[in-house]
Amino acid sequence: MPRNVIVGHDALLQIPGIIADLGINGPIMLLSGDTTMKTVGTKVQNLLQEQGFDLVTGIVGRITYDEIKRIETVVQKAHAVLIVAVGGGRVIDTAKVVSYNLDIQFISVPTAASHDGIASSRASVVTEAGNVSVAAQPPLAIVADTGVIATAPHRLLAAGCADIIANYTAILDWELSHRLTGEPISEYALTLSKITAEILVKNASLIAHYDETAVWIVVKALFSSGIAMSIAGSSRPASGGEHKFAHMLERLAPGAALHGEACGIGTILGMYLHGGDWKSIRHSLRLIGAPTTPSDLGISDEVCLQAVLRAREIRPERFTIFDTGVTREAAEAAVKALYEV
Ligand SMILES: NC(=O)C1=CN([C@@H]2O[C@H](COP(=O)(O)OP(=O)(O)OC[C@H]3O[C@@H](n4cnc5c(N)ncnc54)[C@H](OP(=O)(O)O)[C@@H]3O)[C@@H](O)[C@H]2O)C=CC1
Ligand SMILES: O=C(CO)COP(=O)(O)O
Ligand SMILES: [Zn+2]
Repeated sequence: MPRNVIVGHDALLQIPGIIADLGINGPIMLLSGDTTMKTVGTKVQNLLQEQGFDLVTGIVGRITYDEIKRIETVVQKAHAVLIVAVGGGRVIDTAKVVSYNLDIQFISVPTAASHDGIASSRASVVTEAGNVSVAAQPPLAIVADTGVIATAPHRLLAAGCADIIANYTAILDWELSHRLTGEPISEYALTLSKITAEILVKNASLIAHYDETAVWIVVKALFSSGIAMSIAGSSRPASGGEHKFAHMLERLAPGAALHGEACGIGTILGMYLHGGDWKSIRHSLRLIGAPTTPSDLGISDEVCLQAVLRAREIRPERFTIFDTGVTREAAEAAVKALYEV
């Protein structure tokens, strides 16, 4: 569990104090993304350098094992004793794995409320066989500046909400697997994941304002969902068939959707296949402004259909509704439902 969680306006200003309190003695590695380094990354860099911290910076690319190895070498060469990760989910996940492998601490500074990996002890790594979920270091501290996150593109906040709404089908899939395959279940992790999604949906109209209050609500939900994963020791409470669909979609149409956006559409599809209330899932996503159809993403229905049929190739050991022998006809009906008025 993180020791220190700061969510609020100008929270970034507290980073030097947090690091000083930790008694860090040695160089710090600041990791960021291509875009975020130019804005928030540089701001954090200036804040730390003004306070006399010895700082090295690095830009994170696509999260693969090769990229993780590359960053590990940079961190080791710099003799860094702490990583400060400033960016989206990719940057934070990379910092989590690198700090775990090198046994050093890291601080999570999300620049967008776009994913629930802000606080979790899991990281999602892209491999040739699809995304794998690996054990990683949870952050020592989380600093979420609501002012900064509110100025990020709205699409990112909507994607974070969709990543939380995905908990509805993640839970159904976990329960299904528990009943059919005997997979162990954690009632605590499951309940926390469910409540988190319910609170988020209850606040959907407030979130649609995309202001700092909205950011605050979403960041808290992302944190809570991450803790559910840490309790379970697995991403199971927040990642079921809808995530397998999302990871496959990313493979078939790279860059077409943000992670959370693909998960949101996967949640409607998964709920449809479960025979659940998929319309209310779609309604919440629409209210928040997240995409709900392949055409919203600028991709063809056929690609979406293939992602439904091939979702089971991702992490085959994770049994979900997408692993129950979905036929082409059933998949077509599910994709068609996305457009239903
Ligand atoms: N470990 C876990 O439990 C979880 C992990 N994830 C993982 O997280 C990733 C998804 O996270 P996501 O954040 O959507 O993806 P990215 O980290 O790829 O970020 C998406 C885009 O948003 C940009 N961005 C971030 N913040 C800002 C900002 N303030 N202003 C402008 N642009 C900004 C990034 O820029 P740039 O990077 O170029 O700076 C990037 O281009 C996936 O890899 C997913 O697997 C998701 C959920 C849970
Ligand atoms: O994205 C996640 C939860 O939102 C977890 O990632 P995985 O799907 O890779 O396990
Ligand atoms: Zn996710």
